Amino acid sequence: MLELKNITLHYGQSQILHGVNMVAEKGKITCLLGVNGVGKTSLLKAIAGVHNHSGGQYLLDGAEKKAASAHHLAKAGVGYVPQGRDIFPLMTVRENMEIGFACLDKSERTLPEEMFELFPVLKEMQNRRGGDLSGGQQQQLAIARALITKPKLLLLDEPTEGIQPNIIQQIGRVISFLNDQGQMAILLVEQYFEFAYQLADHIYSMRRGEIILDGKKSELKKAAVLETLKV
Ligand SMILES: Nc1ncnc2c1ncn2[C@@H]1O[C@H](COP(=O)(O)OP(=O)(O)OP(=O)(O)O)[C@@H](O)[C@H]1O
Repeated sequence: MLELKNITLHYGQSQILHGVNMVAEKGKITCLLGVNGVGKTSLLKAIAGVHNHSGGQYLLDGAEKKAASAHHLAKAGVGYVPQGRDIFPLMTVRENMEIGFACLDKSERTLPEEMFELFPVLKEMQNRRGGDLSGGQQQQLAIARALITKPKLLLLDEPTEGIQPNIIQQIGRVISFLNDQGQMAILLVEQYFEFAYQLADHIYSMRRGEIILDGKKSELKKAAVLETLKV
């Protein structure tokens, strides 16, 4: 589904990613771990087309994506749940979800009932403003908005950040459920180690813009993964 070969990324003169290789497969949860500031969000931004990579190859379903816009990539099947959620505070919950319609044909532009089954709170609050929701509710809204685009690849940037434990559990169950459907590749960036470790099929760990560990969870020792996360 997703294949990155030797990806580099710059902000102006400053190089942030130094040759990242990564694969995320359909029906699998791939986790990218790393302490603050190593480049995890920058990598997701490159995959989502928010800030394009400067070198290397980015392949989606075998097709190279070079300098592609966020809109093109969303239409091509990349669903992005950004860090901080980026909910529009003055728009209603329903309107926030409907933003995802921009990627769909006119005939497909209805809110699927399953979305409200996954996130019942969004049904109750669909006419409230996005800014009135708690952090956890906003996170659920951000995931729902990405799912409405019917992604083949779902990018989640620290979905547990600043969220209370019961909602974290709920989000974990939704991620597992989506994965069990086998229809998408999920790439999860997390700093909450136990949450990510529990969900992961494949783990990457990053330091200073480079992948320093890569393997199937079943073949990696937990202590070895934790070792890569020491500051
Ligand atoms: N727009 C930008 N312009 C310049 N530098 C940036 C920009 N965005 C991020 N950086 C820098 O790039 C580096 C990687 O940041 P990034 O947000 O990708 O890391 P991260 O691993 O996601 O960190 P965190 O876990 O804190 O979100 C940091 O040194 C950061 O200061």
